[in-house]
Amino acid sequence: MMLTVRGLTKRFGGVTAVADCSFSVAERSITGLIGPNGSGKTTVFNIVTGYVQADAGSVEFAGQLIKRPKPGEMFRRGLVRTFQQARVFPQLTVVDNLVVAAAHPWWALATRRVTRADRERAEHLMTEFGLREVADLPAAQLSYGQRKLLEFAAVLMSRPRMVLLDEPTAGVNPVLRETMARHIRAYHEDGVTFLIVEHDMPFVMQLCDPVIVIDRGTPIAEGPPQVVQQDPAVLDAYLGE
Ligand SMILES: Nc1ncnc2c1ncn2[C@@H]1O[C@H](COP(=O)(O)OP(=O)(O)OP(=O)(O)O)[C@@H](O)[C@H]1O
Repeated sequence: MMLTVRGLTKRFGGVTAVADCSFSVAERSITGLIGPNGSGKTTVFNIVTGYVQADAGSVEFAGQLIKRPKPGEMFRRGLVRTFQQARVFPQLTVVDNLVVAAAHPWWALATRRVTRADRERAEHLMTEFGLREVADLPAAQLSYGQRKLLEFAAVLMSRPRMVLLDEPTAGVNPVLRETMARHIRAYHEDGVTFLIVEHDMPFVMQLCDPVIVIDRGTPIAEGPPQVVQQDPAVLDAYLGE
């Protein structure tokens, strides 16, 4: 297994966002994590990547038990993520956004020379993601969809083992949605493991296997997309939304 979480629990005041949540993500899979609004998907991502501290539970990544994940540490271990609202540096150019993403934290760049390998990797990713024409534009000038592509390319700069994508297709047009799917498949072929939170069901169904469904912070179903789709507990969870 590439990632295993056991008994994760997180409360925000009176709200239990994640409740005794356990699941595993197989190495080299494209696993989907779905569930109704507010079911705790993003909070699970935040815990695994160290942006939020769990009240209970454990995270195991690539065979190592990690007591308290921290973003920098998880990055160094090869786990990266994107955000619902793409996080890029608006004042930096596209190429510089990529180059800084090779290091974590990004300010390490201040003390670290940009290597030729980083430049070459950035060039390669810009070609692949259709960003060459905008290489020298500040990211602020990109379209919403281009920013999502840039963020995805940026997390690939460090050659991660596992990528967590938080709603990669939210708000993007159908053409770009297919582009996203193509890039995910290509990197999956290359050996990268994906865990994807996504509300677009056709996208999940064509790309992810298995699919894990969580409701009120707890997994209620897991399996191939066609099976999960017909699971009565899953249908109930979505109807009750
Ligand atoms: N920082 C926070 N402070 C307070 N409550 C929070 C916080 N983060 C999340 N929550 C609450 O925890 C619950 C789970 O939220 P979370 O964003 O993890 O769900 P989600 O499944 O990702 O939702 P969506 O699909 O709508 O993005 C929600 O009730 C949310 O309001």
